[in-house]
Amino acid sequence: MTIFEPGTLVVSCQAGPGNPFFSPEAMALMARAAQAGGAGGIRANGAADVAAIRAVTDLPIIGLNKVGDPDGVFITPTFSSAVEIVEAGADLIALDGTLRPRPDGEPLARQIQRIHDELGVPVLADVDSLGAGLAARAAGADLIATTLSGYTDGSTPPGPDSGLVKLLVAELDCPVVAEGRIRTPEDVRAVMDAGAYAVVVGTAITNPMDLTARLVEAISSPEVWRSSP
Ligand SMILES: CC(=O)N[C@H](C=O)[C@@H](O)[C@H](O)[C@H](O)COP(=O)(O)O
Repeated sequence: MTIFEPGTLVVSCQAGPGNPFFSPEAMALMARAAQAGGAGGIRANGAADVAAIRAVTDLPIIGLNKVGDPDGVFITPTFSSAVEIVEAGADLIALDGTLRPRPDGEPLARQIQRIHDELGVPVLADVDSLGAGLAARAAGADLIATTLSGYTDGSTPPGPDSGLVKLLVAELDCPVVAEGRIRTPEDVRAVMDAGAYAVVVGTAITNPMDLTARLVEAISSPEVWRSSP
């Protein structure tokens, strides 16, 4: 798996409805800024954003397609949802690799096999646990990412899940990508020290609304931030 070199920072350029940056043009600008800052890859959602980003950079793109129930399996949940993302220029498909029921009932192994055979790209499985990571690797995933840790059980801790990175690294024979709530250089160091192959950062770089809200909150609730780890 040589799409990314070890130690790559991937910047997730995603914006949803309600975000003023919700446009392919804005995401392409984010990707250019990320590349200028030294990022080695981009993660992007939807065919329009992937195509706009492909037009402005040769960096590897992890493409995904968020469709369906946001409380269920919704990151590239089916083979058909992956097709347009690869056609738009993605080099790798990210998909939900949790153990939850899939919307079309197709086993994860079958979806991954079809992406490999029919689309010719590797697959990164976004998981939430060690068990899901092992199952996704057994199902054929080329890389495993901690993306969904904290989002399937309602726990959502403030920082990254370095513990899961470490567990996955110890058990898997493929690259483990750290993703989710990585906000600071210390967070990056923690996941790299845990053995991450690459690091994906989204919100802390590409979501000015969230960054603003966090600083506003620090003004109105300073005690919360003084007691933060
Ligand atoms: C849970 C989920 O749906 N994660 C999504 C996956 O593509 C994105 O919304 C995140 O921004 C991305 O994973 C990067 O994480 P963070 O924004 O925390 O740096």
